[in-house]
Amino acid sequence: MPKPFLSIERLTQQYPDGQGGTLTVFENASFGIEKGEFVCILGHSGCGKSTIMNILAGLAEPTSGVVKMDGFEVSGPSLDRGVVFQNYSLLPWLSALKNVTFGIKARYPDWSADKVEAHARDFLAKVGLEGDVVHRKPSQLSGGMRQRVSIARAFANQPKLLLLDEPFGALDALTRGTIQEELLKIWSGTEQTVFMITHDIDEAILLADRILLMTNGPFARVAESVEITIPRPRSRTEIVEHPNYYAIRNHLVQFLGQRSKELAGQQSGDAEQSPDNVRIDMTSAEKVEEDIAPPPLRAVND
Ligand SMILES: Nc1ncnc2c1ncn2[C@@H]1O[C@H](COP(=O)(O)OP(=O)(O)OP(=O)(O)O)[C@@H](O)[C@H]1O
Repeated sequence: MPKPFLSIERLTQQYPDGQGGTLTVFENASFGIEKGEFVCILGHSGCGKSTIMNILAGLAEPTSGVVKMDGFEVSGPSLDRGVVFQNYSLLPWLSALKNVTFGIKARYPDWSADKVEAHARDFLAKVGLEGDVVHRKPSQLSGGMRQRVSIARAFANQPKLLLLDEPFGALDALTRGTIQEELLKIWSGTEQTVFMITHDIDEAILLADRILLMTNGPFARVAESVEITIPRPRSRTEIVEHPNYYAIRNHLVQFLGQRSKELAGQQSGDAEQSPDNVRIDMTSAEKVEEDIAPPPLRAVND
């Protein structure tokens, strides 16, 4: 089998546990991401999601194991890998527009100033930021607007891999819903590969091609890779009508509520820890679908 675009191979992360011992966050974790895929990772607090993200970004080194992108080992940060954090990380002294052009200039030093600006405005417009508002500084923007700028900036740079670390965590539910759909729109117009951490099951189902499920730590593992068998384009209001929606959602809730604990703490020894592929599709089994009564609608979070 050919290697995937992004290949995480036998990644192990250990830290001192503060009591003279060692904390093994995860051990021999292995998984792949294909080019153009949108992959979300779900797991309880402390299982190691941010640690994986920091390793993928090149901001941290694993204790052992490698990450390869396009066949080359990832080491150190690079413009090939863009990161969006929860706390915006915009440059406060620059306008929204300049925050975006700043990155594009670094990425494409040969581009003319006009081309850079047109590219930046195009991506800002994709997240609903047009007109005078692009000249405002981050402190003059709402939280939602700031996060829109961060997303526009990340996509405008067209990195080979885009890493999103709970980008909507600080936003209210309404703003979050709008920006999720904007993110889908901006992503579907590109061939961008995205790896995203979220704590929100419904957000993950809306956005992802696949959801990776992590067990609790220590010795956490990426236990499952759940395919989201809901066709695109997707919208928040329409996906809940799809026959696969609640079946997938129930599977995820069940994993996070129960199996993530049952499977926790199992040492791998020398074995490679690859996720099981899970595909849930009720559309080819109408009868089974009738047996699954949708649970009552609830708030967005698990
Ligand atoms: N620099 C460090 N030194 C020691 N322990 C660390 C360090 N960084 C992370 N850890 C530990 O590693 C584990 C995984 O942390 P990580 O931040 O990756 O989890 P997470 O899944 O992203 O959690 P959350 O969802 O709460 O952000 C935790 O137990 C944490 O305390």
